[in-house]
Amino acid sequence: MNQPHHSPTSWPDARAIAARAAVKEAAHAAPVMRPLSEALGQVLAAPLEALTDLPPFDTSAMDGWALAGPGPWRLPTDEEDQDHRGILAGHGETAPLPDGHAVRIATGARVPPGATAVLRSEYGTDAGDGWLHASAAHPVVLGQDIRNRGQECRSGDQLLPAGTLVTPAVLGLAAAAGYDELPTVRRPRVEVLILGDELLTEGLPHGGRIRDALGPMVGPWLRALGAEVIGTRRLTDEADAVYAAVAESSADVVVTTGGTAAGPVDHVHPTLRRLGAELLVDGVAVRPGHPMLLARLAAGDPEPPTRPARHLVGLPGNPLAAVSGLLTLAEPLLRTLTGRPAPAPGPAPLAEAVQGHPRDTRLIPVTFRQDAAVPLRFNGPAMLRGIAVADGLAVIPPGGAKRGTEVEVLDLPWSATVTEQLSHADQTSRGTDRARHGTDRARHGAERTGRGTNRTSRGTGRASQCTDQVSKGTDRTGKGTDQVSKGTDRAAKGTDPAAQRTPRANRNQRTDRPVARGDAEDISPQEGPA
Ligand SMILES: Nc1nc2c(c(=O)[nH]1)N[C@H]1C(S)=C(S)[C@@H](COP(=O)(O)OP(=O)(O)OC[C@H]3O[C@@H](n4cnc5c(N)ncnc54)[C@H](O)[C@@H]3O)O[C@H]1N2
Ligand code: MOO
Repeated sequence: MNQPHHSPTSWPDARAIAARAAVKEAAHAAPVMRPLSEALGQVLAAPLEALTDLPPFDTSAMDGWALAGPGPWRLPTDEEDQDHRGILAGHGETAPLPDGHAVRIATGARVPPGATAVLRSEYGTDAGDGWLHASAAHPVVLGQDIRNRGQECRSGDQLLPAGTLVTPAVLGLAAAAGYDELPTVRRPRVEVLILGDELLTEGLPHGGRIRDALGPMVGPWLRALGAEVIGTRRLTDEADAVYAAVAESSADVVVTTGGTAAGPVDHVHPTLRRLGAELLVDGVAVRPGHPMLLARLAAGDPEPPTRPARHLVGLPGNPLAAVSGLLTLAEPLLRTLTGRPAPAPGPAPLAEAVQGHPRDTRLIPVTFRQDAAVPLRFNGPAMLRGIAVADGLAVIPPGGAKRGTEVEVLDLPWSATVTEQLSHADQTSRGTDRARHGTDRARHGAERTGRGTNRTSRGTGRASQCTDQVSKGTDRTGKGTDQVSKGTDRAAKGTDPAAQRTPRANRNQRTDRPVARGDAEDISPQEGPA
């Protein structure tokens, strides 16, 4: 017998429980050293401290001449001039420059000892008589166009804190600061188990069977949340098959889809009981997705007791309900396991009133228009058409929210390149465990991993083709919750200027970053305007 969901956990409590569930496991995971070429998209396990001064030596900021003292300046004679190109970038230390002398220098070259300024080539005249003159319009200022050693950082300065997501810019900074490899948080290994005999992997639905919409979606979403997806398996609706798959999985987190409710072939609860698992969350007061669950699988069963506890996230089978479960339970659980900071999405005003559930929180796909959250149509539990054009999921408190109410909007984890580059590592297979194969492939291509793409600017016009109405009364989750908000299709017209705005996801990730010392200084005062 399955356990009824008599007292579901509140939505905020469920997220808090999921965020705390794996604190111990996260603390025990040893950092993984990764070469820079494999570190993109990972999270720093330790602060990034500069291994050198930056710049490492006084550097010319311009092509021109290094000068010593006031002008005019003597230029090297042909005999003295070993290299008529002067001092180039990449040269070692050069001879001191005597007072009243100048020597040609390239951008990025080490400024010779004794130099007091650099004169840009367009501001000086070499008349060929052995003397360099500065143009009257550009009097030389002491130190001009010299980037002083240590201007950006001193060796030992903390450049980035632990928990920073490794972006392309972080890779560049780490390289500049002397790193060949980075300590990164170990990615939690996650296995996805897709339950349901009715599911087809290709072709058109037929004979009462439908296409598996979760197999292609859940793995990529988990990767965007920082997981290493070791495999996606489809299982038959047999109790023993589900039990064996969960019991034998080597993953840190097992994510199941379907089978969470009380139907005759809903095997998730019986499997957890058979495994002696502890149900941390058993049903959440949220629509869609209320049968979602989170369990701690007993440590050492069936592995040795020394093994850290594993977790299981049970996502409901209805596809939008599964997305709700991903963001409610999997996101906070993986956030802790990946050492990422909690996202801090700002609230957004609702462009339309949204009807609430009397007791439960609702999660509604929304798009942004002029910073307002516009509820999208096709938001029923079994539908993906709304979420496929959404920027986020608005959190509607019990009882609903009026137009203009500020509501929290959950960002949708998304990274196109992660998905594209790594998808081959996660091919779904029915009853075949590929989990042990190709896990390393998941790391390949990571250098092309990005942190997000502008989802709002891509083809939202597709949604404008939506003309049919969501059928009323088919929603089991609450009266009217399946209904379309009036006028929301305006958001899906595809011509909306808001579609070009910076995606919230990116903006939020940026706000996680602390400002490092000296960040404000992008042009040195000595350099002047370029
Ligand atoms: N007596 C009750 N029945 C149901 C309740 C309830 O409270 N009492 N809750 C309903 C809600 S809400 C949901 S959500 C579902 C959750 O059911 P399960 O997690 O057991 O999922 P299934 O029964 O296996 O499937 C539900 C639905 O989703 C379709 N599905 C499943 N997997 C996929 C997939 N990979 N791709 C596409 N569609 C999938 C499946 O065919 C069903 O239509 O329970 C309700 N019932
Ligand atoms: O997951 Mo159910 O369909 O709560 O809506």
